Amino acid sequence: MTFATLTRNVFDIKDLNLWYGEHHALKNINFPIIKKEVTAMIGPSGCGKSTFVKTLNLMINYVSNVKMTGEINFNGHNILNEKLDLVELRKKVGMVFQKGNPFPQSIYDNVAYGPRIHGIKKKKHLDEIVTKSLMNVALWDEVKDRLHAPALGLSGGQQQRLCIARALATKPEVLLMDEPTSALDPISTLKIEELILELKEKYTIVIVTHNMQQASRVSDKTAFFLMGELIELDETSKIFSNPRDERTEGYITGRFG
Ligand SMILES: Nc1ncnc2c1ncn2[C@@H]1O[C@H](COP(=O)(O)OP(=O)(O)OP(=O)(O)O)[C@@H](O)[C@H]1O
Repeated sequence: MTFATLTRNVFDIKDLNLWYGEHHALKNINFPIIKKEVTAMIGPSGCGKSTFVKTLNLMINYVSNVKMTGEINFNGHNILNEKLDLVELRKKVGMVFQKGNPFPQSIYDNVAYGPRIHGIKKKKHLDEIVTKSLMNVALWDEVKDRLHAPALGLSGGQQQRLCIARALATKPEVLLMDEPTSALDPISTLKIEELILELKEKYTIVIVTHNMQQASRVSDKTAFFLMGELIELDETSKIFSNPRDERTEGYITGRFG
């Protein structure tokens, strides 16, 4: 039996420090992320939430002048030390951003993009993946008659669901979501939240959110960050009802932030 099957932690982050040049943006972060749970990250602007999420699939490598120390163990492998195929890592750890950012291509081609990169060429196989991925995000009925129309013609909420379908098409284990609903209206937001609750049956999800009601609605665990430090990580119900740290309490009760 491998390490990965023995542990419930998909990620195990140990003593992670990150600097942008001289700026110490993440300070000694120790953070387990548990399989098939939703983990929400909250904290005031600039506290390091997005930075942390971008370390998990090494998107952070695109930023110049970044230095990291510590360990980011993904399924038992320290991705900071081991030579890795980054395309493979990002296949397993998909990411969805604040604003749906479909490619200027058809709905179909957006979803088929990842599988094609990974060598799937047969139309029948691609058709199956596209259909399934769009069904998974409850978009199929809305777009099945216009799969070859431009993705940019969809509404904001539909574009965000399309981007989630695009991330799911490569069969990831983990889905990172950086403020996925901040540009959406309440109804589209609700649809994405319902989707998150369905997706956690199959995927491990990490979501950055400024909306504390959202964190309490969708997540199992909540992590509170402040000025680059992980102040508290616990069951979401505990964080919002009886946090250990007074800084967490100050933030969730709106005393600062
Ligand atoms: N590319 C960069 N170069 C230099 N500093 C950066 C860079 N990206 C982020 N920072 C700094 O690192 C700190 C953490 O930023 P980060 O974007 O991770 O915060 P955040 O909690 O996600 O904020 P927000 O909620 O506003 O999105 C901030 O002080 C920010 O200014």
